[in-house]
Amino acid sequence: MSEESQNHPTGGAPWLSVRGAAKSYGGVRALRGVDLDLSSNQVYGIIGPNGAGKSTLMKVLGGLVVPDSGEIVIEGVPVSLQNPSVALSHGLVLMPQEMTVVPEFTVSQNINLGNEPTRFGIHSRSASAARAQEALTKVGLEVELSVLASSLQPVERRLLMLAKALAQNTRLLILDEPTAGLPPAMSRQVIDAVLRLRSHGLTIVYVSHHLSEVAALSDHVVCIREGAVSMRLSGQEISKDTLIQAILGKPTEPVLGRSVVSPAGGSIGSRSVARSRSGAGGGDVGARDDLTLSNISGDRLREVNFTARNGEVTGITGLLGSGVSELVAVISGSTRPLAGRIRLGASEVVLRSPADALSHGIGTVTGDRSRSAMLSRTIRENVSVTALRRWFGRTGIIRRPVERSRVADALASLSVIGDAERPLTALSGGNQQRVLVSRLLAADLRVMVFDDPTVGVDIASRAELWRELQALASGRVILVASAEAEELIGVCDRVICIHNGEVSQVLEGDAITEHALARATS
Ligand SMILES: Nc1ncnc2c1ncn2[C@@H]1O[C@H](COP(=O)(O)OP(=O)(O)OP(=O)(O)O)[C@@H](O)[C@H]1O
Repeated sequence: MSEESQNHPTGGAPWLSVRGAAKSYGGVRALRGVDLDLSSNQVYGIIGPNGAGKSTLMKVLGGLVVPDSGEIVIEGVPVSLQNPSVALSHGLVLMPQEMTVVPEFTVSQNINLGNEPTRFGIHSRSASAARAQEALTKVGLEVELSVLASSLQPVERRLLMLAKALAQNTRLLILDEPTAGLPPAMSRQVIDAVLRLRSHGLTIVYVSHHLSEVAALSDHVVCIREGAVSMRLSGQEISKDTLIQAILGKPTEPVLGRSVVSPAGGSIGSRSVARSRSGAGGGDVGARDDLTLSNISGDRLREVNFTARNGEVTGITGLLGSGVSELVAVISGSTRPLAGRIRLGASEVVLRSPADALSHGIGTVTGDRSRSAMLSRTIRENVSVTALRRWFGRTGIIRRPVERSRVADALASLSVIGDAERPLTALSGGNQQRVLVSRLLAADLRVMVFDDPTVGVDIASRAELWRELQALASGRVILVASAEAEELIGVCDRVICIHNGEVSQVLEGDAITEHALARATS
């Protein structure tokens, strides 16, 4: 825990209370009577398995969902949060994960957007600048007010969003996975900003599956399971271990062989399965179906060479802007490299589009759900979209019973339960992610590229997913692009580290450590 978090005041009486909040979506009881007390100067971590009801509770506080029963009391007065504007008028701000800056606006414009200060009905530039500067100082972001948001680093954009949320007379700031996709050093900057906000008297609710972050910054942690509070922890009771126990509902135990997680981290993965598999099963088929990149160059990439072996899980990692995204785009067919060659097995392949890549048996699923999810479609359609082309070829005839049974198998292997004919939006964020991963499982490809596969996926399911990826590697190439050391250590046989567009190091087996990954990527 940081010094700041140890020394801060302990928070007085609650100023906001949620009493018996309940909400059902059709037959699904998302919240079954939740009580929550929030005080100033405190950070509340909200944890729980996928589909537990966390987002629904946050939407109730942000005025996006009206509960079926229960009440919210602010300073002793019951309030009705009918919509986000009413919530905002009480100082309650929900900052969703997908909230983004407007790149062509300046820092100051972004902060004041939709809430411009006026004097005598006229926009006041000086008041805008003063408010923006105050918010920037509070989050610890040192940039000029007049620079365009497009010129900011990813972590600066995230901090800018915090500053914007802050500039709205905020008393309660609700953050949903605010460090998603950021490498550890940058996540730390966001966490520091959250702690600063707390020291300015805000109440922060921090929803995350990153339990070390939650443990590091929370004064209180509330675990939600099946729509109800299953555990409340405060102060010294909070550690990554107790949080894992709260989510799993039982003491931690190794899920796969030897633990690979830091001492405080519990045990959620091991490379032992992957290594024994690649040693035994992978060798004979491997030579034929490896994926080899030779001298790949592009906007950022410079002469990238590596082989991802059949029978292994190969990680790709690097800081934001290092070229990892371009590399994934090249392998998935969505970007053409300026130079270089790609071989799959014995043949050279030219990937002109994702559809082209798919025809060679290369499929990609990205952690950015906004790009890959078909939100208006059913779960079944989201799973089978990639596979259909392969199952039914050019005949164009879709045999629904075959489709349904393969989709059911793919979903079952990732423990997605329930009716596949529901819209994708009926699932929680983490479960939507599992559906997208199932897409590749159903398609049975030669190369499967998973870009940030466990974004928003809960800790127990992450281990399941990693085990699934390791098992899948038998007979094919699995690539996992991730910034998370824990994930790379937990699942990969080999990790390609990218720095400034080049392969800086290839780490194998026990050499894949947090320290080695950090050194090779920065
Ligand atoms: N718009 C909706 N329509 C139908 N069901 C929904 C809707 N939104 C949520 N649900 C259901 O409500 C339950 C709680 O979902 P919620 O999104 O609150 O979970 P969560 O704890 O935030 O999960 P995650 O960690 O995966 O984001 C889930 O069973 C989900 O499928």
